[in-house]
Amino acid sequence: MNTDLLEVRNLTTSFRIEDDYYAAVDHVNLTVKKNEVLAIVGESGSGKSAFAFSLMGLHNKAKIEGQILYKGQDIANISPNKLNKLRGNEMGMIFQDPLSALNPLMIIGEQIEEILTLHQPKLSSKDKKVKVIDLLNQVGIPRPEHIYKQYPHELSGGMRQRVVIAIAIANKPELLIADEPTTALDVTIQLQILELIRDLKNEINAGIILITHDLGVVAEMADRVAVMYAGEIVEIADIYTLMSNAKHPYTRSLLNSIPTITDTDEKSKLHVIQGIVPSLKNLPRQGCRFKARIPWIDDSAHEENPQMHEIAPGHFVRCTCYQHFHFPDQS
Ligand SMILES: Nc1ncnc2c1ncn2[C@@H]1O[C@H](COP(=O)(O)OP(=O)(O)OP(=O)(O)O)[C@@H](O)[C@H]1O
Repeated sequence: MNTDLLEVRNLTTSFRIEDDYYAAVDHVNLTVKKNEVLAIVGESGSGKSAFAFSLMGLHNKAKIEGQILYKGQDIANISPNKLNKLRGNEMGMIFQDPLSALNPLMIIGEQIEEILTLHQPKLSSKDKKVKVIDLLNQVGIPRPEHIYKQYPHELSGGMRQRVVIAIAIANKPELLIADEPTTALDVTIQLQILELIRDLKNEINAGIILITHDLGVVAEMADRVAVMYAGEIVEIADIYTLMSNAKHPYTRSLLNSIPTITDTDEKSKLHVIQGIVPSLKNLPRQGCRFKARIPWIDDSAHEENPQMHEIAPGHFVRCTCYQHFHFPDQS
């Protein structure tokens, strides 16, 4: 049985800057299975949100190339009407910025009811309200009857984020894309929300794409991890392999930049990744994109045209530089 829920083939998302298009997502290939959490990690500016928005067809002006096969159907090339039906129904998304996802002119209760109506048009008003209150309870909103009648601007950032999560899970989507779902929330609520996402996976075999900076959340939630740098996937592996045997210099740098209780000596400070992700216009499009950030590694270690290498079943690494990588203090 084919359990692939989503198969992304050569997805390239380019933005127009001045007179040209620049790819923020560059030939990305990924699959998400049913009953799987695929985490996408990478620093700010690596292209994670641009990727998520592309999957949901939410870019207005970007140029999208490649295929996005959802249950075998290419949703990169279907009518906006059909895509609209899938969104909020079979596909849900939790956005980083809750205000942009909510309608400022509608009370919270109506916004959630609207999404329920998409999936269950025959639900009575009374049942709808009961379901909305139940959803608000599930995402940890106190006094849900009161919040039901409020407008987004009357809520705190954390509350708004919980409403966005309630909307995203209202119809029990088979594919959920969660872009930094818990960043704005305190730890207790964060755990509650992650638990809800896990329930969705376990109860209805949903496939989840979890985008996050937080490697703690990744370790807790992910089945597989894709590491993104400068628009490209540089490593993919199951969570155990990634945490115990990461290969790409970028992945190793990310993991090494997490402070641990035992990191008290001077040496550990050297593991912080140097530099930042280059801006789209300044991104090197030739050769290994991470090369400039590991200048102590000899040029000859890099491939001219870096490819993804399957170094063990399901473990892919881009560029041969991983074979020669060491941290500067461990030559
Ligand atoms: N609409 C746009 N027009 C032009 N450039 C854009 C647009 N949206 C994103 N970019 C650029 O694309 C690159 C990837 O951005 P993106 O927001 O996807 O990164 P990210 O990994 O999600 O970062 P963050 O975690 O901060 O959200 C960045 O260089 C960003 O400036």
